[in-house]
Order: sequence, then structure tokens, then C-alpha cells
Amino acid sequence: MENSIIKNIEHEILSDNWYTLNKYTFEYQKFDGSWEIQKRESYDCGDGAAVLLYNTQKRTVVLTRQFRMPTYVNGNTNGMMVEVCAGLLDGLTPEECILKEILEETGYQLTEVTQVLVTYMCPGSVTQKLYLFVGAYEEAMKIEEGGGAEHETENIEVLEIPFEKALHLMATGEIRDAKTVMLLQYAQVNGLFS
Ligand SMILES: Nc1nc2c(ncn2[C@@H]2O[C@H](COP(=O)(O)OP(=O)(O)O[C@H]3O[C@H](CO)[C@@H](O)[C@H](O)[C@@H]3O)[C@@H](O)[C@H]2O)c(=O)[nH]1
Ligand SMILES: [Mg+2]
Repeated sequence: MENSIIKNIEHEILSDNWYTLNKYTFEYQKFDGSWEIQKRESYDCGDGAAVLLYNTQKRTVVLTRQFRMPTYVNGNTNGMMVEVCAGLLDGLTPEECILKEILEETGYQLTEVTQVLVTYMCPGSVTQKLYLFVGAYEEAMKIEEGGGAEHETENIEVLEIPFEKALHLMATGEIRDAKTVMLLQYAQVNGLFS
């Protein structure tokens, strides 16, 4: 990490259970040139990849639905989230990761996806960099049931819905996962279905 506006970085691990919560204490040079000590916690759950699966003939997208505990404890009544297929890199490249996740979670076997955006999802507190893809799917590519990796107790429901319905669900707030909103809007802005 090279940066002339911070120095003397100290690192401490606050929790290292499933993911890692780090704490950094460092000197930060303010805009007026003076230095101050800052302390920042930083949650490292790894980088990830996500994909909007779309079919222009059928005008459909494939999404997933699963229980997300962090949303349940923050206002999402039944904790269920409708999201694009996504997963953590776990040592793979973003493209390798997302092709594997597509098969595991949705049962489609794709060989090609296109990277369209790279985003920091929550830059004040979470390290995660997320690689966003779109991928064209066809019925013939469905070779497995999907549903998620058994050993990860994922329990993922696969939804194939019209693109217009996905846009409607986004407008009504039933779709409110950020990566999903970004990819649906990407499809809309770039005329993926036109
Ligand atoms: N035992 C245990 N399992 C966990 C824990 N946290 C996550 N898991 C398991 O680990 C799985 C990881 O599945 P992936 O498909 O790799 O990731 P994801 O949870 O779908 O998505 C993650 O990455 C996305 C893209 O970067 C993110 O958008 C999403 O928020 C999340 O971090 C989860 O589904 C869940 O079963 C935990 O604290 N304990
Ligand atoms: Mg996943």
C-alpha cells in the first residue's frame, strides 16, 4: 500500500472467524497539510463476482432468491433477497468464479460472460471489490438443477422472469440488492433487450 497521505499504519485483527474484521490505526494528512491519527475498522470478506443472466429471445433474466441474515436483522421482514447470481472469488479469477457460480447456483453451463463494471460495494467499511458481468443464456445450457453448493447450505431458489417484471420489482423495492439493481440498470441503459 503506497500512499503519501497516510503513514505509520498499524494493523490488528479484531475477529477472524468466517471472514476477517481488521482494525487499522494510521496517520492521515488532512487537506490543510496537518496530520491526525485515524482508526478505521475494515471487514474483509473477499472479492466477488456477479452476473446478470439474460435471454434476448425470451426477454427474460435468471435471478436467485435466498435468505440473507444481515438483511433480516435490518428491516427485511422475511430475510429473503432476490439477487443476480454471485459468489466469492475463493482464489479463482472473476471470470472462472462466475462461470462456476452460474452452474452451482442456477444450473446453467455458460462458457462466455462479459465483464461490464468493477465496484467497491461499501468503501467505508468493507474491502470487497465486486466484478460485474452479463451473460447470455439459452435453455439448452441448463444441465443441472442449481440451488447452490450443498456443503455451503445455500438453499437457493432459481427464478426466470421477464426483464420487464424485474424492472417492475426494482421500482417497487422488492428487488433491492445493490449489485442486482446495478446490473438491471446496466441492461436498461445499454439496451441489452432492445
Ligand atoms: N458457516 C457460515 N457460512 C457462511 C457465513 N457467511 C457466509 N456463509 C456461506 O458462504 C456462502 C458463500 O456463498 P457465495 O455464493 O460464494 O457468496 P454469496 O454469499 O452468494 O455472496 C457473497 O458475495 C457476493 C458478491 O461478492 C456479495 O454480493 C454478497 O453480499 C456476499 O458477500 C454463503 O452462501 C453461505 O452459505 C458464515 O458466517 N458462516
Ligand atoms: Mg452466491
